[in-house]
Amino acid sequence: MIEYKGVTKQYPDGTTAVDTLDLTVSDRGITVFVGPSGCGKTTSLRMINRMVEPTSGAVLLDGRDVMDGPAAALRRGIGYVIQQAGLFPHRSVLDNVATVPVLSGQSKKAARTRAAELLEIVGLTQEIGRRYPAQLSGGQQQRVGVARALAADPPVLLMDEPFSAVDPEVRERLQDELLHLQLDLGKTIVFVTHDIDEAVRLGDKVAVFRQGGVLAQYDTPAEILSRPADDFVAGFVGRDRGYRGLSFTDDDGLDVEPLPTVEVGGTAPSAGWTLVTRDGVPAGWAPPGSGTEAGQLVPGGSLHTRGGALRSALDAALSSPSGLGIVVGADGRVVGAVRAGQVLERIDAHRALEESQPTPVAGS
Ligand SMILES: Nc1ncnc2c1ncn2[C@@H]1O[C@H](COP(=O)(O)OP(=O)(O)OP(=O)(O)O)[C@@H](O)[C@H]1O
Repeated sequence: MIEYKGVTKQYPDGTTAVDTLDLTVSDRGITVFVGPSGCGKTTSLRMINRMVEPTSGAVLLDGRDVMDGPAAALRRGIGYVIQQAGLFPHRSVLDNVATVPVLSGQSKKAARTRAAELLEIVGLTQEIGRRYPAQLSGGQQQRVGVARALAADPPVLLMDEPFSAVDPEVRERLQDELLHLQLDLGKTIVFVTHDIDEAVRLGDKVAVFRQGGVLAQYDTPAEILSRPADDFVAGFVGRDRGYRGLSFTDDDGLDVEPLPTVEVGGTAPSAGWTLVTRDGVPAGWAPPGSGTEAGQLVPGGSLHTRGGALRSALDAALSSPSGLGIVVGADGRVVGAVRAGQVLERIDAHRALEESQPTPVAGS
């Protein structure tokens, strides 16, 4: 069992990322942290495996403060899956999955045998095991990320927006697979997303966060949908619920604003977030005041391909750490940015148009 007891995290610049969080994650279920970008989901998640340390309060794992004892021992029991899968580019897929067990003392042969089984469990063939990560699709890379996190058979699995960089269809398939896998595995999973549909689909319990790192509601999906605790939750949940049709509405007429970018290693302008590119393709965001080398970048949320669905434009804006959703062309290069407000305006306009058209009468 994971318990947050009055947990606050303040970063050195004074940002309160998480504010007095009290929450209990039950064993062997999927608990989803959901909310708009910057509301403290990732910080809350990372306090479980001590990648971030609380300023005050405590996170308990099976009754024990995670800050007691060595971090390495704690992390052996906690798998971690992130958005871009974070695979080692120069190792084969099979060796990516076998890495942690080998590091923790298993023989290479045993680790590889288990890795091959795990690849099969997440739906990948042996042939794929011999490839390198760059030779895989986004969805396949995410499956490898899941297999790797499971390799050490940890009781706890932390998943930070693991499926948000893949297109909606693949995302749904990965969600199904995770639910299916969980039936057998029964892990304690904490899953971060900004997508309420994903939260409701996957979560046994859902924690909705608001700006300032405040927990707005913690409940079952059904309760959250039918009895939102306040206007914020109602807006967050209701808006998305009404917008499911967006997956089929294209972004025609959406204003794309120019977005200045710099290439990796270039000089960032002094203020604000900077989008860093490699040959024009997004590589990540440089936070305000940070450098633009690859290791300094924050992964950039999902991308919206110009001409794609409004839903993906909204996703891009909500998942971006800068609040600017990245729009790319068919060649993957940056063409500009969209803000959530602009997408919502288009959605409202679209809805108004639909409502002004007569609805067919049943039986006519
Ligand atoms: N290392 C850091 N230093 C200073 N501020 C930070 C740092 N990491 C995160 N923050 C800030 O803390 C707040 C919470 O960030 P966090 O990443 O936990 O939110 P989030 O809800 O996971 O957002 P996202 O969906 O964009 O990942 C934000 O205002 C963010 O800018």
